[in-house]
Amino acid sequence: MKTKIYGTIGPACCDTEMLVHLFEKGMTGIRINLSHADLEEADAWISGIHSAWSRLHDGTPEILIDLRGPELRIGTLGAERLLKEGDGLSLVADGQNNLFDPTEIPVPGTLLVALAPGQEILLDDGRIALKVEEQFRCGSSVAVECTVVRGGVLKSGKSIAAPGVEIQTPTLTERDYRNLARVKQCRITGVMLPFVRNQEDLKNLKEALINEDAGDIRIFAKIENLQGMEHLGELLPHCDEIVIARGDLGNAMPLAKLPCAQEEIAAQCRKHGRAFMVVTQMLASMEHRAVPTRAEVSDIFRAVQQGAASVMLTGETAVGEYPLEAMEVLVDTVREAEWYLEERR
Ligand SMILES: Nc1ncnc2c1ncn2[C@@H]1O[C@H](COP(=O)(O)OP(=O)(O)O)[C@@H](O)[C@H]1O
Ligand SMILES: C=C(OP(=O)(O)O)C(=O)O
Repeated sequence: MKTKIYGTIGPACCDTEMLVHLFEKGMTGIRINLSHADLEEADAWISGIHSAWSRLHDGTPEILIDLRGPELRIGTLGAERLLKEGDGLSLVADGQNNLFDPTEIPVPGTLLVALAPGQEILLDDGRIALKVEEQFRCGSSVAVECTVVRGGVLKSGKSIAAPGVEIQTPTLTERDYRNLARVKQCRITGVMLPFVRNQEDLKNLKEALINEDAGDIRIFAKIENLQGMEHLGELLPHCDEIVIARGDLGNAMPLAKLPCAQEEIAAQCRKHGRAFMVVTQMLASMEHRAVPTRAEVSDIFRAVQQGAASVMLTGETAVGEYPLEAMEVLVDTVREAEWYLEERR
């Protein structure tokens, strides 16, 4: 079976003509990351995806939505922030921050109370790292003073992780339920659930889909932390596809262990006949360059060799400077790998 190839829609590729070109290159489906937009806001994009697809193919395109679920994200910043090593800043409960104070970062209040001095904080898939100095009271809630350990530019809505800290959050947010209410009318074909922790999370999602008369929509379980990895066996029967979400999963362990984790998840999926997707930073250098690195094309080959049912681009198509070139490299490398592995059989 041919590997499915997804892109992530974003400002860099949402134009209908661009979507036509992406489908022409061989993209087989698209993901809408609902951490950055609601399904209602993405209405025009969805029409564009359908009309681009219908210019080339019969039937309907595969459209996946990626819910918020138990995932933690920073809130809205007044402007992007350059964080420099050694800088001090405060993490403040989302909604209680001053939007224009460059030293305040809005984060989920549930996370703040669980942060002790010395705790490592990773932002934007670990590109930026902070160390917690101390907790202090801020209005009716707590805030946390941090020092920047690894700097970078921070934008609104990026991921935030506190390795080793577990936070009890429900499977689905109110916003997720609002988005799920629209999946049928938007002709969504798959739903991704981030940070799946146990089979209950997947059962809750299934129930919510059934309540929307959408029980046939495929469920993608994103493995993004150690809890998800530990419970992989119980997740397999309750989803249609496992997603090896290397961005966040890479925050949960030393990066040197990430390829081992990928192989371990892939092996379990192969053993139990469950489809899996490999995603994140497959062609990260192509966000800003028209050619990939040798290491990136080898990574794509490896995913196909491991038996991935799907692969997906994220920032490369959502915000990259070369979405079409990146899609072409992904499609060509996947198809070449498939051909080579088939020939050698
Ligand atoms: N629907 C969207 N609207 C605006 N920007 C988006 C959207 N989806 C993605 N992006 C941008 O593209 C980046 C990479 O996409 P993705 O990997 O899906 O997000 P993230 O890494 O934040 O989970 C995001 O961080 C965000 O800046
Ligand atoms: C695909 C991933 O999820 P997101 O883009 O939501 O961070 C990931 O973490 O690898």
